[in-house]
Amino acid sequence: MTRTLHIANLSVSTGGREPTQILSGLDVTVASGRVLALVGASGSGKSTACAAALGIAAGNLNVSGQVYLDGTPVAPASLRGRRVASILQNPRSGFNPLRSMRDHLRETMVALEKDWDEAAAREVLEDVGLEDPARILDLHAFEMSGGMLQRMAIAIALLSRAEFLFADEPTTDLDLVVQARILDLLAEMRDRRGLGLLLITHDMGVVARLADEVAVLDAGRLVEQGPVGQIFHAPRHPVTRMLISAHLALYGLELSA
Ligand SMILES: Nc1ncnc2c1ncn2[C@@H]1O[C@H](COP(=O)(O)OP(=O)(O)OP(=O)(O)O)[C@@H](O)[C@H]1O
Repeated sequence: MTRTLHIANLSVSTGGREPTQILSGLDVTVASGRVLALVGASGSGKSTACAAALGIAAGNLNVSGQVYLDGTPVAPASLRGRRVASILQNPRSGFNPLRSMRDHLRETMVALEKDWDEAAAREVLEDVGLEDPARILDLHAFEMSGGMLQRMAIAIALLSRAEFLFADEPTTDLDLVVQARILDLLAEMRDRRGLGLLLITHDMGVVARLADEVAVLDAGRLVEQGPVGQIFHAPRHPVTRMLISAHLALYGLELSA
C-alpha cells in the first residue's frame, strides 16, 4: 500500500509590523517508495518549508497549513522521529550536547523497542563512512566536525526505520566519495524499504541521480512540479530553466530552446 504524507497549503510569514511572506500555500505530497526533490534558488524557502512541515520553524515565524498522513490530519510534532526522520541543514542542532553518540543511537533503538545492539550500531556508522565506530560511539557532538555529525544524523535516520525522511541538503558538506555512498544508501532505502523521501537540495546532479518527482520553489511559491524526466527535458518555468541550465553548464552543455 502506498503511504502518503501530504503537506497542504503551507504558508509561513514573519510576524511584526511589516510581515514578510516566506512561503505561500505550498502543496506537495511525499509518497512511500518515492523521492520528491524540493529545489529552488537560495532563499526561495526550501528549508523553511521543511522545518514548518516538521513543526520546528523558528519561533518568530507564523505558520499555517495542515499535514495529512494517508489522508488523516496529523500534528507535525507527532510525526517527528518515529514516522518522519529528519536530516537538517545544521546537524549540530539535532544532538543533545550532554549525550554521547552511543546514547543517541540507543534512544533510537529504544524507540523501536529493541535492545542495544552494538554490532548493528557500528555497522550503520560504517555504512555512512564514519571510520573507527568504536571510538565514535563514545564521542559527544562538540567533539565532532559538522560533516561527522551530518553522517551521524543519516546513521540515526537509517537505524530509525522511519517511513518518511525529510533531508535538507544532506550531502552538501560531504566529500564526493561519501556523498555518492549516502545517495546510494538513500536510493536503497527507497527501493528496499519503501522509504518516502523529501529531499531538499540546490544540486541538480543529486536531483538527477535520486529524485522521482521535482517541485520547484521561487520566492516561496511552487512554480513547477513534475516527474524528473520532464523537469530535465522540458522545463517550463524560467526558474526551472535557470536551475537546469546552470547544471548543464557544469558539463559544458546547454539547454535546448
Ligand atoms: N526565522 C526567520 N526570520 C525571518 N526570516 C527568515 C527566517 N527564516 C528564514 N527567513 C527568510 O526566509 C527566506 C527563505 O529562507 P530559507 O532558508 O527557507 O531558504 P532556502 O531556499 O532553504 O535557502 P538556502 O538554499 O540558502 O538554504 C529567506 O529570505 C530567509 O532570510
